[in-house]
Amino acid sequence: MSTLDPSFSQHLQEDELTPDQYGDFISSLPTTGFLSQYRGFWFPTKFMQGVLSLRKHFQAHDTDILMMTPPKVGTTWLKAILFAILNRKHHLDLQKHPLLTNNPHILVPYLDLHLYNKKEVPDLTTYPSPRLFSAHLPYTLLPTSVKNSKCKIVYLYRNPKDTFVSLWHFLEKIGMTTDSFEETFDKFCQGVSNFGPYWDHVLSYWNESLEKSQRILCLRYEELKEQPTTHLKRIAEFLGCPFSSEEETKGMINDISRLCSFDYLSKLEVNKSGTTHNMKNESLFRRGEVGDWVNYLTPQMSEKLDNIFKEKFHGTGLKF
Ligand SMILES: Nc1ncnc2c1ncn2[C@@H]1O[C@H](COP(=O)(O)OS(=O)(=O)O)[C@@H](OP(=O)(O)O)[C@H]1O
Repeated sequence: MSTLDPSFSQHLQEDELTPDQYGDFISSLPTTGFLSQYRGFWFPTKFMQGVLSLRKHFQAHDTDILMMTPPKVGTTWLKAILFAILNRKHHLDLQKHPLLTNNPHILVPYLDLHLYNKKEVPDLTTYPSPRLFSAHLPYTLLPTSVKNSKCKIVYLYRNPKDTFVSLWHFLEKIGMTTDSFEETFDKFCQGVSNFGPYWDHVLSYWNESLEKSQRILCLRYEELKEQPTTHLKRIAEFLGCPFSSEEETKGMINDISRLCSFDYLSKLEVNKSGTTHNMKNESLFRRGEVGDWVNYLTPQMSEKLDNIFKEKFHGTGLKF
């Protein structure tokens, strides 16, 4: 039974919704395929409840570290890196490291896709400080408590062509699209993709980071891939736990880089045969390379994306 009068829903602020009204509110949103449009972005409908609850209830701590990404830009990789950097003093023996037996998405949970999607108000008191969480929400839609706190945000983005190709394979694999490759591409170009428009997602963090460089660190998949150790050092400094010269001498940065690499993580049994929240872990590891898009996009498709992103990022300083 509907608990929300449709004429009322247009005026209702989401913050005022009670949990039994979420379903009706979500049904009132514009949809296409598996996605619903909310405040200018396209969210997988099955995660909308998590998005609304997170925005309404999450209280950031100044010591929190939030890892934010659009999907398919290397989230799994960065989760492994941040976890390994922050917890390195507890896991000096790499042969017993939690990453060997846990997928990174278990060690660094999603606020929107998992914690707040499962429960209106999850119990976060068991997470030790500094709490490390992740989410796919764009900056503009983060809860006010995050924007007003001193918590640190690490953001990762990736060449849109590789991001799109990775997204396509992932959606196909997990059965979250009925569209063809070409249809999915056209929608991506129109801004209709998971947590898209992709350019608005990237710009939401990029623009904010220009003013708040002490609070928001933006990283690019390609630069992380090219010089992992340089960027691991940069991340540790940003998080306020720089590697000591002793740690450097002992080779700890290289060790973490190797531990989190595609080759290493993708060959672990937990990532070959395990599942996380009903999803096969192997679906998170495909090629892990820069430039794989050349094998999938036609020259016309490539040119179309070049033109879109040239226009969207013009004058922003963002490069791919
Ligand atoms: N360790 C490591 N190093 C480099 N690249 C890696 C790593 N782990 C995963 N990947 C590649 O990242 C792509 C998956 O993106 P996400 O992890 O963001 O996916 S998700 O949003 O969490 O579903 C996907 O990219 P593609 O291979 O291009 O599809 C993964 O293969």
